Amino acid sequence: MDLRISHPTRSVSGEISVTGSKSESNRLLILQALFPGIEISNLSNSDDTRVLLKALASNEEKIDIHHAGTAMRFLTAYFATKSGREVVLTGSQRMQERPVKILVEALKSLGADIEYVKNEGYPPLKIKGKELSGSTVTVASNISSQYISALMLIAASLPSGLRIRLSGKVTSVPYIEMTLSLLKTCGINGSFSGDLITIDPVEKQSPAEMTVESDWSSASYFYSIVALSEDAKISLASYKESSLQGDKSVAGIYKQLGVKTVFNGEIIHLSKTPFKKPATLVLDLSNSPDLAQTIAVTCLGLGIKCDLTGLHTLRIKETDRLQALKNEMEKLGGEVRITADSLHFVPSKELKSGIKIATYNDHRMALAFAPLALKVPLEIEDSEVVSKSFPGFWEDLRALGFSIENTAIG
Ligand SMILES: O=C(O)C1=C[C@@H](OP(=O)(O)O)[C@@H](O)[C@H](O)C1
Ligand SMILES: C=C(OP(=O)(O)O)C(=O)O
Repeated sequence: MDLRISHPTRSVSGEISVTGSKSESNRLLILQALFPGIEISNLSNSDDTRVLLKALASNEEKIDIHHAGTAMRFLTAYFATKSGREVVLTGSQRMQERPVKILVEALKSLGADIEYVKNEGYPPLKIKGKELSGSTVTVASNISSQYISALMLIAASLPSGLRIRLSGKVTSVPYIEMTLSLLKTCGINGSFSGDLITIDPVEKQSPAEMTVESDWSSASYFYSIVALSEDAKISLASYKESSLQGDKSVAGIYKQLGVKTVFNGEIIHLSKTPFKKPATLVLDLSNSPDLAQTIAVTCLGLGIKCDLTGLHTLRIKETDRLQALKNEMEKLGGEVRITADSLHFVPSKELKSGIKIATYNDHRMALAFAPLALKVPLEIEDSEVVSKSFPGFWEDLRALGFSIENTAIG
């Protein structure tokens, strides 16, 4: 469904409860399946978590995880260790274009039995579970941290644990740190220092009660809303000052764009404050790739030049996000130059109104462009895409005073 969006007053206030982090949820679900006794609350209601839950409960031979990158990577490792279980793990057309070879080869070097069903290096995968014998593996770490997290999640279930040697520049580091922290909370010992990760085999796993923190990547869209509004006060639940999520960096980044964050217990209060526009916003986002679209679009709306680097992983996500950003941002005005790993935006004098934004099967295209309706009315194609990470998004926007109509009706 395509939506027409605007905001009649440009002044925003409200209280929003954001669903649990899909990254934390999907790690904890794999750990719970491997080490019973883990209780989880505030689980994400995203499609990516639902498909993982369904896959873990399934006895079918074929498992389809749609667009969910973490589910694909984490389940590849999980099923490789499940003796006696045979599955074909597949996903959407785009998932079949997202590389998985580094993980598959690492698992094979530990003794796993995995075959490519169609194209070498890509899903679908035929996995025959067995006890893995190896205890050391070297992994290229500049393509996706999800391969490393996948290995870390199964590591404690291997007889000797696992030593993972990282080669190349490590990307999306906070996600690796998140995995290690969650392992430790579940009573599993491990360390990450320099290019070496060590996870001990589980000895006596103690029962753990885990509350998933709300999703900081989802919070980023409210930061953008506050930045683009005339005036705003939004409170978001439930967040922690000592978050495991790297995207918490959104709070510091948006301080430069006039958004103040105040923690009050588990609620964060966002408000619009006067600020001096930076001449150019320069950021290396290699630790927070999922914030790139939000920030680029906020800069477009505020007319701020930006140079965003560290974006090499964006080309292999739900779509080629660099190309998608260039295409859609330029429709509204301004110039966007992209390289293999960066985006450079130069604003135009004004934004074009009524533009239709294509979303490329990528939730973050819809989520990132919608806040721009505070500046100009616009249309978002295939609005359902948001359910990959944030099913309640459009309802939350309505609660904040956005006018949202189905273009097929009005
Ligand atoms: O481990 C995770 O939960 C994630 C890691 C990141 O991927 P890459 O490591 O591929 O950049 C991120 O973009 C993705 O949304 C979630
Ligand atoms: C890249 C993302 O997810 P995944 O890689 O898990 O599909 C995302 O949610 O932005």
